[in-house]
Amino acid sequence: CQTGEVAADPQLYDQSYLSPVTIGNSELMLDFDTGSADLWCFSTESPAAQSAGHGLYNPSTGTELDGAFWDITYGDQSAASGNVFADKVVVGGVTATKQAVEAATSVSYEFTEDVASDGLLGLAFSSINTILPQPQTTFFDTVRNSLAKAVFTVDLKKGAAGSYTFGYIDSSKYSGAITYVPVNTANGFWQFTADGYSAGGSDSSTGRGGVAIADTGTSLLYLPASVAKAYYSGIQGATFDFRQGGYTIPCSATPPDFNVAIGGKTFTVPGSYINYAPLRAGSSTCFGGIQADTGIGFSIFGDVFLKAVYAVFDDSGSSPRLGFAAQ
Ligand SMILES: CC1CCN(C(=N)N)CC1
Ligand SMILES: CC1CCN(C(=N)N)CC1
Repeated sequence: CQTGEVAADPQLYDQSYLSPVTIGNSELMLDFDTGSADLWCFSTESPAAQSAGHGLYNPSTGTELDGAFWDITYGDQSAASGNVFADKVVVGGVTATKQAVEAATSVSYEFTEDVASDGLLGLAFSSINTILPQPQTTFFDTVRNSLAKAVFTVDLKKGAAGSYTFGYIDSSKYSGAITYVPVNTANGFWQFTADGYSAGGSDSSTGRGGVAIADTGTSLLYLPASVAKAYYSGIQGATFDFRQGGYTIPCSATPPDFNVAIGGKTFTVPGSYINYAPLRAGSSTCFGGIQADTGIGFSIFGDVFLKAVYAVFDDSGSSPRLGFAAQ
């Protein structure tokens, strides 16, 4: 019965969190992403101009999956593609002896420029794995039956190292009870329903809840436009800046706390988490940590929310569920 824990190291402004993963005989830093289902990494097959500065997977230790290829495009239009090898993958001591490792033969500039990240480790449902002609399983699905308990947990922090665990829930990492809600896997995401939202001390909900996904691979918290609008209406100097692509606030602002009701429990995102980052170094205008989910089709509970809670991604029962606790 395997269990393991690995650090989640924040990048600048907590834009993403990276964790060490051993693949074959390389240790790479991967972005664990509960919003996608491909484990891909820069490799010795990637063009040098695209992979300069990155850790590389050398597929010589793996067994090629003949005829298999992958091609993924993310919400921000970044993309990567390549071929597939079965190889050993170890995360915090949990070992998958024959994990589908997607070696990149092409990556877009967003990944080339993000030199701290050597790829992604998808933790959404394997139904959205992009390998063709036969989709393969995520790391969690590959090891699931060997884990002490078929769960993984997410404990991200603001500006500090957090952790992911596989196979167990760590009661020292949260306070109070864990509130569980059912997950709808139809879209391949950890999708749930939030009951309602409110800002500051007020309990006047700024809007009915709605469908949302828990997504470690997204930096911010994307909510219904009416909820985002109501939230920023309470902040002096806040504005929707279409050129910047969203709500901005004065970096000197102290945004109100933001409350989310899930499963009958209220979880609070400290207002300081919503004063996200200067538009560019030295700017006195900051980008808001809450943005509108317009055009996405559901809300995205990304890192701005997840770093305020302890989250349990539980596939140990008859159907998957999400657990949240205050941290
Ligand atoms: C719905 C979208 C959310 C962001 N994505 C992701 N974390 N991989 C892409 C899918
Ligand atoms: C979910 C992924 C979206 C694309 N990414 C990026 N541009 N660096 C990585 C995370």
